[in-house]
Amino acid sequence: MTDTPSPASALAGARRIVIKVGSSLLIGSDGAVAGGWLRSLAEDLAALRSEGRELILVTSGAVALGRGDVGGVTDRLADKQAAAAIGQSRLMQAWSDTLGAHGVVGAQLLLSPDDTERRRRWLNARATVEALIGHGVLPIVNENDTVATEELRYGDNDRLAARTAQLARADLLVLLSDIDGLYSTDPRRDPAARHLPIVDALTPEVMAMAGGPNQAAGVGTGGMATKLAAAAIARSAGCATIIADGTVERPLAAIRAGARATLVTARATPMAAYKQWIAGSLAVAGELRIDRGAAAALDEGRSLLAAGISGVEGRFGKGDCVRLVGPGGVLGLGISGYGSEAVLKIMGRRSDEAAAVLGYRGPAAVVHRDDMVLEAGR
Ligand SMILES: Nc1ncnc2c1ncn2[C@@H]1O[C@H](COP(=O)(O)OP(=O)(O)O)[C@@H](O)[C@H]1O
Ligand SMILES: N[C@@H](CCC(=O)OP(=O)(O)O)C(=O)O
Repeated sequence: MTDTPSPASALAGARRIVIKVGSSLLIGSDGAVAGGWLRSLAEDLAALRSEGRELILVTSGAVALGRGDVGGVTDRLADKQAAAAIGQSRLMQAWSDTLGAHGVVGAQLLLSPDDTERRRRWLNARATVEALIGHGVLPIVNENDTVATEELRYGDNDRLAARTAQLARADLLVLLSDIDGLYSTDPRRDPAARHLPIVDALTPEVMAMAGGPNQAAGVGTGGMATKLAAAAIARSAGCATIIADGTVERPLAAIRAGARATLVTARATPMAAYKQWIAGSLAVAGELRIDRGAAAALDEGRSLLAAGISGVEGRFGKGDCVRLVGPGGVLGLGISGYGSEAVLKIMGRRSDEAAAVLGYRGPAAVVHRDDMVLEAGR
């Protein structure tokens, strides 16, 4: 045994995994779902879940499965969106049937960049993902293609998968592709291309190795460049990435068994990266003043409840970063689960009263302990 990291060891050690499946894997040359392959992947997913891993699936294929009904391959955005609207339900049907055979319930999540890149919205998306996972349901994510515009879309599901991994604080992202990882140049053009089993830094030199998609396959979009861009997003969120060959049966079992693939290692853990981001990257939009009892609770690692808040400074929205100030001074920073107007209404109240005052039941804590960074030494 060696403790050198490898794709196999990363998969064996991961707790929460986002798996991305590209259109070229899912759709056969006849334009229909590749059923045999899908069943083999479902076996892999069921096996990982039975080991206690938390999984999220990101699946492409909507456009490819619908385009036969809109006159075939087209570059018009409206036609692609129409194709996606037709194909998305076929895609979900295929996944539900296949996963259902293993007793796995899937749930559809259609996301737009706003849902993962604007804090107010990603708090909602994150809560939904957590609830689904908590109920043992498999979140199945795709881009909300029917409402996307050229300016406001992920553009490719590699990036969507990385944003999903960041949102869900996953520790591993697996990009299943039509190639077994990153090479020094595109091996379909250069027979001397060298395979890279592990990448520890996404330097400009490494980023420059990646070229465009496999033209012959015809349905992929991004090529290796979008996979490395996704790996860069994941890496800074504390999530490692595996780029692996998905064209084989049971591709995840193959990675576990040591099949050739590329591992891009993570910087820090997802939680450490997230807390670093709260502490270092966010503008402070306001202040919550909290009483002595709540300050003591925070020091013990608990969340901040409305009952312990005695004052609000500034105007801020749900998902904004706020300073937490106790009787003895600044305690730290946190992401508020409520906007300032809502906090003004519920501060000092117990959770059941808060729900009555607001007319809806919001998050249990105003600032959840996972969304909080206390000053060093506290
Ligand atoms: N440096 C590289 N290493 C590996 N593959 C590369 C590289 N540069 C370009 N590629 C191309 O990227 C393709 C994978 O991307 P793509 O066709 O978009 O697949 P997917 O459908 O999995 O998104 C490979 O088949 C290969 O032709
Ligand atoms: N959201 C689109 C997929 C976009 C995409 O990135 O596709 P792919 O390169 O096959 O992963 C769809 O479902 O058709």
